[in-house]
Amino acid sequence: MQILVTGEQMKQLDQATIQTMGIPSLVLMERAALAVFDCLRQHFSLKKTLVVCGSGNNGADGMAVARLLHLAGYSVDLYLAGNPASFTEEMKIQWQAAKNYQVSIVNNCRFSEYTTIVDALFGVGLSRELSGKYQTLVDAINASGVPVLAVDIPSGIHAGTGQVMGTAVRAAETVTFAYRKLGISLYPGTVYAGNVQVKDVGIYGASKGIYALDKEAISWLPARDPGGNKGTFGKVLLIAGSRNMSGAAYFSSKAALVSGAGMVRILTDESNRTILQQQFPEAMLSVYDSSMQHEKLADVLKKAMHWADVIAIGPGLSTSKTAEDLLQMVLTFRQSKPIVMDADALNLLAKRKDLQSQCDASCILTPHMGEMSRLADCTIGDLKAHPQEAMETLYRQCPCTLIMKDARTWIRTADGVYYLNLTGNHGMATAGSGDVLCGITAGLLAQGMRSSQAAPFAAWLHGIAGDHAAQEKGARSMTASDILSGLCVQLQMLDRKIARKEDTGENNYEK
Ligand SMILES: NC(=O)C1=CN([C@@H]2O[C@H](COP(=O)(O)OP(=O)(O)OC[C@H]3O[C@@H](n4cnc5c(N)ncnc54)[C@H](OP(=O)(O)O)[C@@H]3O)[C@@H](O)[C@H]2O)[C@@H](O)CC1
Ligand SMILES: [K+]
Repeated sequence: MQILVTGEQMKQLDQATIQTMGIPSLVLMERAALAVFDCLRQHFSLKKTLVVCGSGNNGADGMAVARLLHLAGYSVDLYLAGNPASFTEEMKIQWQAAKNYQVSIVNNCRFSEYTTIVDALFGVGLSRELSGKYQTLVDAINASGVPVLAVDIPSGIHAGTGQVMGTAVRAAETVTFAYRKLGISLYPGTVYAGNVQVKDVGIYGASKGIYALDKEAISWLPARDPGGNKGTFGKVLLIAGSRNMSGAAYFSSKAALVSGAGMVRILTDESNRTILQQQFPEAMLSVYDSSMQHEKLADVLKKAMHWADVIAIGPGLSTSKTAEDLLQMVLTFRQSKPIVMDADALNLLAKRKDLQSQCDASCILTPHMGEMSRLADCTIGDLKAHPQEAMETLYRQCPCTLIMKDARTWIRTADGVYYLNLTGNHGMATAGSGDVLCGITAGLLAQGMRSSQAAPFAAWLHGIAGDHAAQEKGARSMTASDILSGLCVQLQMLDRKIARKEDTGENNYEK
């Protein structure tokens, strides 16, 4: 699985390769420039290219690219935007080489005259907001409408957070070196980067980082026992829905069954009985009413929990006294069964901090940013700026597995492994979408997945189901029902891929 690194981590890896391993910096740089050169030749019109360079090593990469284009006979101009007084050692060498080979250097240029612009202004060394002449330059590049290839990262995007530092280049393609930078995986940086290619330049050794959830996750799909029965594939209890909130119970329980769980039981408010029986006859039903005495409610819950392998609680549950009692009892009676806590269960957990320490590694919390800010006692702004710090804070209070839902969903397993999900789209910001994720997670746990795998895999699967829905209905109009339909189709495709692999003995899913 791809590792995502911050700018700081990348700089340390660069230095370790140069100083500890003894590979000269200029060798890495030449490989980087050759990777950009290849991409330019494959994907861009090279009738007239402009390479815009800063004074750091990102600019030095750009100089080397301009030299390679010039030597290959392409028409290329080099525009030095950086200050010569701040040249790095590598930049001094690249600048001299460009001059020795008589690469055309321009001082004033009309961007719209070019067919391609190479952005080599700032890379992972960007240290502050763009202002003055750099801001004007970047805005002019964007306004030109000329396709841009960004070297390593679009200039102006923070390599660690993906934030726009004042302004940033909008690239069609980004060629990034050695490891994909976190900043071009998060929003809005990912949009500015366009299509991203990661190129090996001879820098290795990232052992710590964030794993990108991409198509390699396919291999995690739990195998099906052809001789299995309903019990083999697991029983999910969904404690969901309240008066006038039957939809959340429907979406979450249906997603659990569609994901492959053998049986689903919904425990819900009495008022939802007829609706759910008609809407979703495949689910079994247990009901309570809010006037029920505590002992009676405990009996109903205990019976349902005894039957289940996995419990999911929260979608549409409300934060009533009955809901609070149910959550408390679930945590007390669970006997180490895996639990997924979503929506109102999270709002209750934020209010009842005393319950948080009862959670453990087999509990999965699925907060969106609002719920997470309440759980971790911080603002959404803090969460966006320092997501990992917030997840660490919450883990110390509530030691469980976390799926933090956002435009890019984060997963922190209880053993401290981080994933960032790269599937999904803005159409998934729609009512019921979170209920579907909750159900998928519970369905996977029921099939025997450990929470450390079920959580990242559920997020990935939910994303590809949403991507399918967006293709069918459009991101603007898709609904949670379309995500469920997408889930069926995607699971069918994954099962077929795996069956094909078993038939042919292949071990490479990329083929
Ligand atoms: N051998 C290697 O190491 C390899 C490195 N590689 C390449 O090197 C890149 C990293 O190079 P880097 O560390 O030199 O930083 P870089 O991104 O060029 O910027 C630093 C310059 O920008 C300036 N500056 C910063 N912010 C600014 C602002 N807002 N406004 C104005 N100025 C600002 C800063 O100025 P200062 O802060 O010093 O005043 C400094 O002059 C990396 O992304 C990859 O492309 C590859 O070739 C592989 C091998
Ligand atoms: K750049």
